[in-house]
Amino acid sequence: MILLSVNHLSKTFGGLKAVSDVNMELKIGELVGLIGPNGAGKTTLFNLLTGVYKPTEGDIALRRETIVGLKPFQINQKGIARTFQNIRLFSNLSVLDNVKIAYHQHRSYNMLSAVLRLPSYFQGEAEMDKKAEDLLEIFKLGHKKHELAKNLPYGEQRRLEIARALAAQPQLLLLDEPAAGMNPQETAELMEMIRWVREAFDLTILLIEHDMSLVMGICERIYVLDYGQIIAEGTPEQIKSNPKVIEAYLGEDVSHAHG
Ligand SMILES: Nc1ncnc2c1ncn2[C@@H]1O[C@H](COP(=O)(O)OP(=O)(O)OP(=O)(O)O)[C@@H](O)[C@H]1O
Repeated sequence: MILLSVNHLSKTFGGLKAVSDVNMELKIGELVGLIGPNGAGKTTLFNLLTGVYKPTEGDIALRRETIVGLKPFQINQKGIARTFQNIRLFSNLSVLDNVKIAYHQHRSYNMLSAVLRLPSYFQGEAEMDKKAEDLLEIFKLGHKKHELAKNLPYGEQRRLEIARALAAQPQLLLLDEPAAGMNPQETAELMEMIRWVREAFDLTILLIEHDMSLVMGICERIYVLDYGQIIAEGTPEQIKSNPKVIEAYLGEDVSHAHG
């Protein structure tokens, strides 16, 4: 079953085709990597998938329904959540509140019960507290729930961003360089968490990552972008030995990245 299909998608900035005639399909439950040299168009593609940018041409369909033209919050409600290359947390809120806010944004409110403070309101709040705390436990942040987000070390902020994205209860999770700035130990732990949450939350995941050992280690399939175009698609083994990929990464060691 196809969850997401991207058809002939392009985005032009002035004279620059940042994303050029991209076709992509994600099946339900897949864990797919999106790689490519700096400036290849990876983040632009994420921005198109999440409604930050409107495509110049082409279509994006989630469960066969187009999402082009929807606002980012509408796309989030339809089931696509993301993290950002530059962490975007509410830095002056607690770790717990960062996740709770995401639940609130997603929840359909019964305003009357909120205003009148009916028992159902408190029950809903308590459920949300519990869900948020459970998510923090999964990401090994439970003991830090009362700390301000800005005081967490970098690796933990990245994990908190993923926890927050999951609070929107997405079907498709887009991770933009989740291991950036992490040491090898943190990266290895993160890989485990990504694998685990995919199973536990029935997720489909598309991740951008420069850390080849992470990409090759956990992705079942990989798309390679170069100058806005998909130049290769396949399993990690196929990608490692693809001459076009090796050429695009000239000087970087794709072929020896251990998987
Ligand atoms: N808002 C914008 N206006 C103009 N040009 C842009 C804009 N956003 C991206 N670009 C250009 O589009 C191209 C693709 O950029 P993008 O950030 O998508 O690449 P990337 O693959 O994510 O790179 P990196 O790995 O360095 O993050 C680059 O040449 C970039 O300068």
